[in-house]
Amino acid sequence: MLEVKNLSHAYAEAATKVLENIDLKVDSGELVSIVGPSGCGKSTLLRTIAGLIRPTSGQIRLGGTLVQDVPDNLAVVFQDYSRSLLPWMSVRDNVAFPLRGRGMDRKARRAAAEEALDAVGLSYAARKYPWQLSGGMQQRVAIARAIAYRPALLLMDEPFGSVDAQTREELEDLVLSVRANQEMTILLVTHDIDESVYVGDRVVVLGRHPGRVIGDVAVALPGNHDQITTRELPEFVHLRAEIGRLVRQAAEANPAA
Ligand SMILES: Nc1ncnc2c1ncn2[C@@H]1O[C@H](COP(=O)(O)OP(=O)(O)OP(=O)(O)O)[C@@H](O)[C@H]1O
Repeated sequence: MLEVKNLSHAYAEAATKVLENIDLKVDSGELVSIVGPSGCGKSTLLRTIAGLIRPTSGQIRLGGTLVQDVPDNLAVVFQDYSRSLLPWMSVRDNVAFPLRGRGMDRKARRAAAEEALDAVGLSYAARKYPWQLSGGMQQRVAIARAIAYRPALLLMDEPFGSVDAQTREELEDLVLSVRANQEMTILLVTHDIDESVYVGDRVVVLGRHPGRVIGDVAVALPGNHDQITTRELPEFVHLRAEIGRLVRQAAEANPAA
């Protein structure tokens, strides 16, 4: 459903490439985590896929269509929820807002927003304003907004980087349940190696200077995910070590400038 082919990118003002020859395929319904040392180009890759940056070379296809602009069947959840929600709109109106572009009437938009808020456990807060909610709740609203839109592809850039550890775990489980219920395809950038293994079907590791794919590790964990027992599994511990080693090697081989 997503195919990135031979993608390279250099920012205009920089002499060197940020990304080089990235090849990446994501199947429909997959959840792929992307990790790598700081500055390796994870966000740049996500922004090129979102059509926000035109790559220097290479191609991105979403459902077979070449991405040249921001595709309308895609949603993005960023780390900074406080800037992504509109403070003067109620929670429900924030979630319903992007649906205006979907050609839905007001009643249908409201119903879809309420359904999405229910899915993230925030029905009771529909009439509140974002600034009346905790950080974790605001990020739930951002996730509800993305799922109400029913995108073919959901991009998440460090979505839980600004919440406390307990909330982070709750949001990881929320994303897993949303994915299971809606068969969404998700690409999630994270600094957190444990998180990449816990939520991902695959973990793609980027090296840096330039950013290249240096690892693509399948995650096959038995049973239903549980924050305590899953992380104790020998398979989990092994994967975490394997990916941690790759990230560390990449960081040490090319220290940040
Ligand atoms: N708009 C921009 N213009 C110029 N250079 C940029 C721009 N955005 C990012 N860069 C540079 O590109 C490189 C990759 O940045 P990017 O944010 O994609 O990496 P990252 O892996 O997401 O980093 P982090 O893990 O620290 O968030 C960095 O050296 C960064 O300084």
